[in-house]
Amino acid sequence: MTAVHAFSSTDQLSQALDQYVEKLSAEAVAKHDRFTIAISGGSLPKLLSATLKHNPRIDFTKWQIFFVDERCVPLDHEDSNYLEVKKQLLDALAEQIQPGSVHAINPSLSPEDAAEDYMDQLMHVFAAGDAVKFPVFDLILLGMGPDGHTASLFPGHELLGETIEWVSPIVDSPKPPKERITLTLPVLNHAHHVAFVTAGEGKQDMVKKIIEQPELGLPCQLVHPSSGTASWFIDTAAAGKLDPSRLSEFTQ
Ligand SMILES: O=C1O[C@H](COP(=O)(O)O)[C@@H](O)[C@H](O)[C@H]1O
Repeated sequence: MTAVHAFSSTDQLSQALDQYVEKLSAEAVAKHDRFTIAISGGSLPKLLSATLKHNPRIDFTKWQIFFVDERCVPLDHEDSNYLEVKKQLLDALAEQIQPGSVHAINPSLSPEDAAEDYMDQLMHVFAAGDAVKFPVFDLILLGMGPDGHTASLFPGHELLGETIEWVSPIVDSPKPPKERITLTLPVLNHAHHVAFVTAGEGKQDMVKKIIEQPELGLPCQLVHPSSGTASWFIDTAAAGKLDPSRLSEFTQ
């Protein structure tokens, strides 16, 4: 069951997201002494960080941070998802985030090699020498493009059929830049918790389609963690065309 939470402003959305992340982080740290999170780029880092970066109750020293997808550009390029997350969140937490716990791509590699290298980084944190089929993130934060894409998984693209790899290269992204890497659907669907975060009137048609017409098979609709939860954090502008009966109150 997917919970859809709508907030009357992006400030309120950010506050609720902060409470949600704080709770999941505390639960994960109590359970296995770390919190593994994968963060998307685009508009999400700003919505995520607004309140979170000021939250003194979160033990960021326990965080292992990955990127849901990344554009194959230098890490200081304006298109870099890493750069956006760094500017919005990591810089403010520089004294708490531990060295080696932010896992960026190697931008000097081809998309194929960068995907393989990123898989190695994931193996190092999640597999620790054991054979694990897929990494199980405590939380994956996803965006939603106006075409229904999430991560770098685009409508009708062959990557939607991936069943084995953890990380895939993409060299023909319909949204620039063309060369990227992305976590695959099986990884998204093995997470303990997945949350979509999106805001603004420009997203309302697609939010309605995704929530009300699951049969369309758009990338966001293919994310349903097999033994985890899926939630949406949206503002009332993005929820503008949604049947109100689809909304549920946010409680912690
Ligand atoms: O290209 C990307 O787009 C999606 C959606 O971005 P948004 O700006 O519409 O929120 C994003 O989630 C993804 O990480 C990014 O690479």
